[in-house]
Amino acid sequence: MGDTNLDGLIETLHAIAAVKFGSFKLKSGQMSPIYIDLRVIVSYPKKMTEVADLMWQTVHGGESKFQHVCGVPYTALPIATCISVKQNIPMLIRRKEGKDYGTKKMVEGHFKVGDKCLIVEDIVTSGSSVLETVQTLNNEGIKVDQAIVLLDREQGGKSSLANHGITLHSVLTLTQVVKTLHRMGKIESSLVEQTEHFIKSNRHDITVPSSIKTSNTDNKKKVFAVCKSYRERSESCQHSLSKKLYSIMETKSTNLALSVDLTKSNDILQIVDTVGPFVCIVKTHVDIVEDFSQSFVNHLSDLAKKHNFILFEDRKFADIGNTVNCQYNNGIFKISSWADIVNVHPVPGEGVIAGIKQTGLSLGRGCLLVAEMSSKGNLATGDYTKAAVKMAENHKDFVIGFICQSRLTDDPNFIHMTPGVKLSSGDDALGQQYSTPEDAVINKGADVIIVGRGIIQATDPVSTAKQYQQAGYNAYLQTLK
Ligand SMILES: O=c1ccn([C@@H]2O[C@H](COP(=O)(O)O)[C@@H](O)[C@H]2O)c(=O)[nH]1
Repeated sequence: MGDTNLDGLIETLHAIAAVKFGSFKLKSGQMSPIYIDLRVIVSYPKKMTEVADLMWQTVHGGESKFQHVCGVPYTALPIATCISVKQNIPMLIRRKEGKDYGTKKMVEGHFKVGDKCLIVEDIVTSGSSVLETVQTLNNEGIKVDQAIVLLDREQGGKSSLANHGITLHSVLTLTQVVKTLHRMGKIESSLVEQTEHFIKSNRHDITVPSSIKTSNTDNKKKVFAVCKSYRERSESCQHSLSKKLYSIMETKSTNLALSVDLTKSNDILQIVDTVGPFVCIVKTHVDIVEDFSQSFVNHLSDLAKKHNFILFEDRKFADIGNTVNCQYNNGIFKISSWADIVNVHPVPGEGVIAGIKQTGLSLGRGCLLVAEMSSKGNLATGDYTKAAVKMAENHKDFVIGFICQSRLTDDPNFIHMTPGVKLSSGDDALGQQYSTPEDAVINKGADVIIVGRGIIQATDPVSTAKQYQQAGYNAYLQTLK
């Protein structure tokens, strides 16, 4: 027997087509036999207040526990409003995008630093939307340790939120919904089985993004670490260049990429020759080299062979396909002729990949998407980052990974390379933000750490490079424990 209140609620959700059965493509791209669309609830104000009351009872609210409630935009906003009005708890509104005029606030409403807020959400799958809201509130000094959701899809959101110190309360679970509807004779038992199978095979515990770092995160936890050896990673990826990179990383015991951002070719060649033994990648910005010549790239390629590393030109192509194809092949740099890897901004759309791929694929080159950036206030976040992952998935034959600040996917075909790394965290004067090698590898899930000035501006670049190599590699070893 079920709880009559909840049975009634499930029956209503089914009757108003908030619960649908069929074959549905989810935001994640997965096909689901069940789809829950709680947006329709705004058309049933009485039901909406009942839902809000049930959610409040489930979290055992109590006035003193929370100074605020905040709905995850957008579907949960009316439900949060009902809770706020009925329980007389001030509401906060989290903006998805900052305004470019007026106050530029990300959180609307009056609050004090240290206030506690309850997050209200309609459905939780991986927990990432809740975490995005928590992060915005945390940035303003507001504390969050509890969230209430009407329906938990049981795909890992609860445990992922727990990893961030957030207790998820749910009124309903997906299993409960299908079992109740079956008990009521509204659906066949095969649908219950299909749903249960879907839940088991589509858990998101590890893939929770991302740049999301809440104030409750224990930085020592291996939340985003990959936990697979380079040998295993090499075996499970497809692209020959990725296999080669992992094999170099294993043989040379290094996950360090040197960003050799110097402007004289001799200085570059000299530092690369001395630091080469400790790195798996050398990353260039050839357009800053004042005396660029074909002989310079020939020497660089010789050093890549001598020290067994991969050459990555950090060109960040960002134009239409035809133009980037010309930029890749022509001009004085002729990048396609010597760079194993280049990167592109996803902003122009998939044509930017196609333009590079047209030449690069047959040469065995690879491409990285700049899915996230290390610089303060950058716009490569949220839906943009998710779209970048989708683009990469559509070009697995050529895209070998991401420039990013967090683990974006579990797909072994994608290598995560993280710039903005120094032995001690902090910022530079122009918006660069640094994390430590440990933080990048263990917490952010980086496969490769990219270090520039930390090494090239050190008084002893060689011994400093060794330090980064050891720090990065030890962090990797810790993820295997
Ligand atoms: O988000 C990004 C993307 C690229 N970079 C590049 O990495 C190096 C970092 O240099 P540091 O001296 O270690 O700051 C540099 O070439 C950037 O263009 C990045 O920093 N952030």
